[in-house]
Amino acid sequence: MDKTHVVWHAHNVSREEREALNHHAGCVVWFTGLSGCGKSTVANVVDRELHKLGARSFLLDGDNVRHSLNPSPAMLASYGETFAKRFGLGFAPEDRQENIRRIGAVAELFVSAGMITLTAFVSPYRADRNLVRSLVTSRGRADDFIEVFVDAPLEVCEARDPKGLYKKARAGEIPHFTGISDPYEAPESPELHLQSAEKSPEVLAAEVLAYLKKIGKINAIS
Ligand SMILES: Nc1ncnc2c1ncn2[C@@H]1O[C@H](COP(=O)(O)OS(=O)(=O)O)[C@@H](OP(=O)(O)O)[C@H]1O
Ligand SMILES: Nc1ncnc2c1ncn2[C@@H]1O[C@H](COP(=O)(O)OP(=O)(O)O)[C@@H](O)[C@H]1O
Repeated sequence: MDKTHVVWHAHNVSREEREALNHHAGCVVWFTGLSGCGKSTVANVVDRELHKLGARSFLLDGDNVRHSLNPSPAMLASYGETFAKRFGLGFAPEDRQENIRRIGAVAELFVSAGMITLTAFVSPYRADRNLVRSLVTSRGRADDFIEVFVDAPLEVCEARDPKGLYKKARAGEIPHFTGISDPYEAPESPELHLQSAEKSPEVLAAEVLAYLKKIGKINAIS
């Protein structure tokens, strides 16, 4: 039993009413994969295409969310060490778990607002992604969580290395780096499996849009 006496409050405007206004359904399109696999690039193309179609979409992106909702302990230093340690997030497994849990809660709110919510996080642990899936689908509908595995071999991501992070990780300057000193647990049955080393971001984005159309999320606008 929740001893905090916090009670869920029903909304006056329903999700269905918001979706009717939008002329499309809400959902979460959850991009996952190694750093540098192309999550942000593909998600941004999808976002742009959805915007062109007149959809209400929004992209929650790893780097940006870690500057705002989920800052590192160092970013919270001005609040004092105890606070920063308690609420700041790094990349240890329990930090990533909390990062993904909070993002999942935000994504679930966006879906209930009838929005197509795109997320681009490494989200390396299956259990964390599955927890978001069950939160989103239990509060919403069975097809509300679309897991998109952006698949590029580690060698390809490392060769791309746009932020120079792999180089630093190889030099031992970044602990817990996914693919180098931390694991990546590939999705076992994602809704979509994108081959990012073989196809362009535009082609991959078209695969996402085709899927959204196939399951009836954007029929009325595409
Ligand atoms: N240790 C470690 N491992 C992986 N990635 C790291 C790490 N440290 C910093 N970065 C940078 O932070 C981005 C990943 O943040 P996420 O919030 O997506 O990570 S996670 O979902 O909590 O695993 C990730 O962004 P992308 O490159 O866009 O994936 C990196 O730029
Ligand atoms: N399908 C693709 N083919 C070739 N290069 C790509 C592709 N997708 C992304 N890139 C390039 O790979 C790098 C990493 O992409 P990014 O979207 O930042 O990855 P992530 O968000 O997964 O870290 C960028 O330089 C980007 O231009």
